Amino acid sequence: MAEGPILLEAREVTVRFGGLTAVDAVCMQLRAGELVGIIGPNGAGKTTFFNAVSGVVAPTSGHLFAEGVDLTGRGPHLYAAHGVARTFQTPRVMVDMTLTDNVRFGMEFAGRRREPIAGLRSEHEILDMLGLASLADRPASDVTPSQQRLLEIGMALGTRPRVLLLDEVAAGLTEAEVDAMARRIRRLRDEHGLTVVWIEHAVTTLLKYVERVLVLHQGRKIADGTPGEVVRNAEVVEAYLGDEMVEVE
Ligand SMILES: Nc1ncnc2c1ncn2[C@@H]1O[C@H](COP(=O)(O)OP(=O)(O)OP(=O)(O)O)[C@@H](O)[C@H]1O
Repeated sequence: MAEGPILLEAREVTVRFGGLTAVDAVCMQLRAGELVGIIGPNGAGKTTFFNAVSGVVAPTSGHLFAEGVDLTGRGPHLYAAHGVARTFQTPRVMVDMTLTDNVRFGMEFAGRRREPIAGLRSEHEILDMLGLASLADRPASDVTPSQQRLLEIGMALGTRPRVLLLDEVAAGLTEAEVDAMARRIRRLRDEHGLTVVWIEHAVTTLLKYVERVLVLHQGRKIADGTPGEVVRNAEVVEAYLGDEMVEVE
């Protein structure tokens, strides 16, 4: 278990939409340097949980802290200012702007007062790390959907985060692209010091690359442990993985 300071904390966070409890009293402590996966069936509440911990939706009850500051009920700008950045399931890049300008937009969003990330200081360094440097001056509408996904990570990196929340960034990619994405995510943690939380349906790949996994089911956190622990957890197998996944380890 990582021993760095707690960068992001959810205490008993609940999000209700009318009569539906999408996230049900979920707790998470995220420490500097962790690479954590979140898995669970469709509708389990994964994206809604991300929305809560990045200020996109306010929790109905519970508390949220980033860098130790209580941000419960505050908006995405404040989360970004406290080092939390996220991507969306459907990339939200600005198609008329160049790749460089998209990354610069991320920089302006969080304000430039944040400490730069080693090796990811400029738009160029960020695009280079993502393999997009040769496309820097092209409008985002010119690049492939998988490159747009990478660009959205670039926009998030532009905010100079300490915590990067990735929502299904491997969706729709080929198997080779999924592996390349996973290796890149690992490098963001290993070489650039980011703390990463990654939601993904490509569970086999995810479990190979993360050290800790949270499992959500019907809004509740039903497991939180190493990939080895989680694939052996009877409730997780029953709710989500099925017997065949136990071999994943
Ligand atoms: N804005 C909203 N208004 C009403 N219900 C919503 C809203 N957003 C999500 N929900 C519902 O909340 C539940 C959790 O959805 P959420 O998208 O968080 O799940 P998920 O685990 O991310 O699913 P998936 O893997 O399919 O992306 C679902 O029942 C969904 O229909």
